[in-house]
Amino acid sequence: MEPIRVGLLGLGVVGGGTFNVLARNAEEIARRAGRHIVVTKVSARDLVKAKSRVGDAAQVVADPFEIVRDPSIDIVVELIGGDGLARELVLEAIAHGKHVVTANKALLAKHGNEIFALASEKGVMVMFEAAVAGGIPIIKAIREGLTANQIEWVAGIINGTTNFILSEMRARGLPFADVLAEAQKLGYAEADPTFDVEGVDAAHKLTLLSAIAFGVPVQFDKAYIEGISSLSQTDISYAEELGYRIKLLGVTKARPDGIELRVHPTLIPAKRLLANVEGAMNAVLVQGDAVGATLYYGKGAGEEPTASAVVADLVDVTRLHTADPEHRVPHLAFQPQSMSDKPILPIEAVTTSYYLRLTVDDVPGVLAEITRILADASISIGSMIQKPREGSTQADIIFLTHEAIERNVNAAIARIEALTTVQSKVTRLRLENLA
Ligand SMILES: NC(=O)c1ccc[n+]([C@@H]2O[C@H](COP(=O)([O-])OP(=O)(O)OC[C@H]3O[C@@H](n4cnc5c(N)ncnc54)[C@H](O)[C@@H]3O)[C@@H](O)[C@H]2O)c1
Ligand SMILES: N[C@@H](CCO)C(=O)O
Ligand code: NA
Repeated sequence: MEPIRVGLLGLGVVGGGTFNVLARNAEEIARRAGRHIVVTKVSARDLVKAKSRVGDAAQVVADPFEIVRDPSIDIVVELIGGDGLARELVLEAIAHGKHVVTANKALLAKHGNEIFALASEKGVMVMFEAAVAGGIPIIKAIREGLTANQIEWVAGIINGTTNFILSEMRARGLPFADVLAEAQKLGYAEADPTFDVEGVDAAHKLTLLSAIAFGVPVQFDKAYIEGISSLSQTDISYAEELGYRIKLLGVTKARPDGIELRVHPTLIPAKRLLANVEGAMNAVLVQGDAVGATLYYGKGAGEEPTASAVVADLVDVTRLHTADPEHRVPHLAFQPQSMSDKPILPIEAVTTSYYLRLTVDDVPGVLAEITRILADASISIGSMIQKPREGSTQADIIFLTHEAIERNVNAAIARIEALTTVQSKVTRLRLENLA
């Protein structure tokens, strides 16, 4: 049978990895896909470097639009990144009737609805396994493997850079800035590392997970996003002492009144598997009503782990491209006409547990005042520690609360901070007990 013809846009970390895996495993992949998958054209910025990398196997072109408009290309693989040129190229490829495989979570989180709508109209597939948790087949698992379930929630460590930073801060006591530089050197960070550090990259991925878990449109602009740049070593240590680890967690939950969609540093009981995901590894925990909790662990970034997901999508497209579009798995797991309009809830409506740290004057009655305020706001205390500050008359107090509504916690924090005996802002972190 004729090979399926692929045009590759971008020959960087993931593009290079994809080219290598396709070449190295060509025969094995063909045995699975039913025909050979061949990269016939590559678009790159540095033509000389690209030519030396691909040799005579593919034609290297400067203009990526030459690929998306080329009638001989069946599948366009977008690995340029960003949401400007990449959006134009993907839309143009779809308009020309080509299937698209992309690792670009920023693009799909922001323009997914437009892209999937055009793809449905044109009857083409847009596949994005590599965009979420890299090599872990989490899109496949939720869209297909768990399709019997009502998904209740998804919680994941879906940014390798920040997990690496948090792991190093905890294990080696190193300051944030030193560890970030190391993470960048290892090649996990986004082109703009603030996307990693400030939780934006994790929110891009979580937005896609939320859409396929609950059948809602992609709504990145409604996600609550808090990164790790202001997280202190003090809180990492106190959390550890209380039996918790702090992870940058993406959480999306279906509730009767709407959907929670949030990324923030989170305390997780140290005995949970998720709390023990270290370094640049990713892990996603999915709770379904029938299956219970399932956990997916692996490399969320890097050349060949990410290429593994890109190539898996290429095989899926190769197997399915002659099928009637209505018989393929829907882009967002649910049929487009059966999407839900459940709202994404604002962060004030979220229900979770909290870690609250504050510095107080160590005088009689201060604790009673604070616990009164918490009780007035219907916030129940799970545990508490008090740490005298050496050489001063002040003490740090840390509360772990039971589940509470965030707006009640905000109100209580404002009242606590107004007390004359409280000498600091309240540091608030969220806590998830998980399954
Ligand atoms: N690196 C990872 O581990 C990883 C993991 C999952 C997803 N991703 C996503 O994959 C995509 C690519 O990431 P990457 O790490 O490979 O980035 P990269 O910077 O290594 O590669 C991008 C490549 O695109 C090329 N490029 C830019 N403009 C171009 C143009 N006009 N025409 C042709 N080529 C052009 C660049 O020269 C570069 O070689 C991004 O969307 C990223 O978010 C990356
Ligand atoms: N910058 C991302 C790459 C994978 O998407 C991370 O650190 O996880
Ligand atoms: Na994946």
